[in-house]
Amino acid sequence: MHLFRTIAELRIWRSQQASRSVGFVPTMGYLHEGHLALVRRARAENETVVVSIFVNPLQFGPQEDYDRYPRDLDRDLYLLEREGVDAVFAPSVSEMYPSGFSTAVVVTGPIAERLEGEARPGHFRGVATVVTRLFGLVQPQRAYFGWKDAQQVLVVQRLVQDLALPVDIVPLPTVREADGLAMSSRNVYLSPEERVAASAIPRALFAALERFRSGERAAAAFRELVQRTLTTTPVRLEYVSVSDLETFQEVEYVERPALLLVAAWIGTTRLIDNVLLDPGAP
Ligand SMILES: Nc1ncnc2c1ncn2[C@@H]1O[C@H](COP(=O)(O)OP(=O)(O)OP(=O)(O)O)[C@@H](O)[C@H]1O
Ligand SMILES: CC(C)(CO)[C@@H](O)C(=O)[O-]
Ligand code: BAL
Repeated sequence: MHLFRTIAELRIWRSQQASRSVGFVPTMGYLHEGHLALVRRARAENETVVVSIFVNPLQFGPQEDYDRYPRDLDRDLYLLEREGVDAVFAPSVSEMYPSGFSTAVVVTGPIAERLEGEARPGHFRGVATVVTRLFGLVQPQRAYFGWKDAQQVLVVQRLVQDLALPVDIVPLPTVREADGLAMSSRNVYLSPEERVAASAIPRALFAALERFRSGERAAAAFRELVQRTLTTTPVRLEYVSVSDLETFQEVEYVERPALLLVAAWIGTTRLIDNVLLDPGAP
């Protein structure tokens, strides 16, 4: 497995892969089974697999956790080698954003401006900018993203469509812990008590999904159920939303696929999660 720290090294190696299909998994590292599910799918579908590890300062707000975001490159490399990854790109910040770097990719509309976009100003601009730059460097045929970050999937799909980037975006289901908590690098911030409390988030979402499967279609019923389930716990809800999967507008009745999305705080840790409400599902 190659480890590239510079763009120049990556470019030379990439030019040698010319005729091979390349699958790409962008990450911020501190890998878990959610990331590895993306890597395994990329491995199964492509001749060459590239993973990037880069904690992107552009997508963090000034009060956010950029400095304390967990990092463990040696462990990540060990895990990726075991999955048969061909190359890891792990640049420094100055390599990704050399002095004079002055381009930003901006995605507009509800997909980028509501919920995560509103709670984290500049976040999706940072994501879109780094993803565009990474796609330019890695030139993948396919790129793999997790539905855990559902709004990010929609932003990246729109980015690729609007800029006509020649890459297929492959979204994959959220991988969960045994008690339902969505795997996230940020779960490491939780104390043992907070970790127990955090399982209320998937419990609330899955209770709502159950209600949906029993025939409920009013979005307010799902939002209220989530709120009610969390009031008796240490989890502080930041938002709960039922958003149309296509338009990303808030919906009143779920007549087409919609996402039930939550952002919540446990102590000083902010987590997001979601489930799909799909009227067409069996
Ligand atoms: N539990 C999960 N299941 C499936 N995909 C996931 C999961 N967690 C993260 N991913 C995906 O892995 C990719 C890299 O995400 P990232 O490195 O930010 O991991 P993370 O654990 O979500 O971290 P955090 O949410 O704390 O930023 C993204 O496409 C993300 O959606
Ligand atoms: C896609 C990504 C690697 C861009 O920094 C990041 O937002 C993430 O890890 O989900
Ligand atoms: N998982 C999305 C990256 C972020 O939270 O900044």
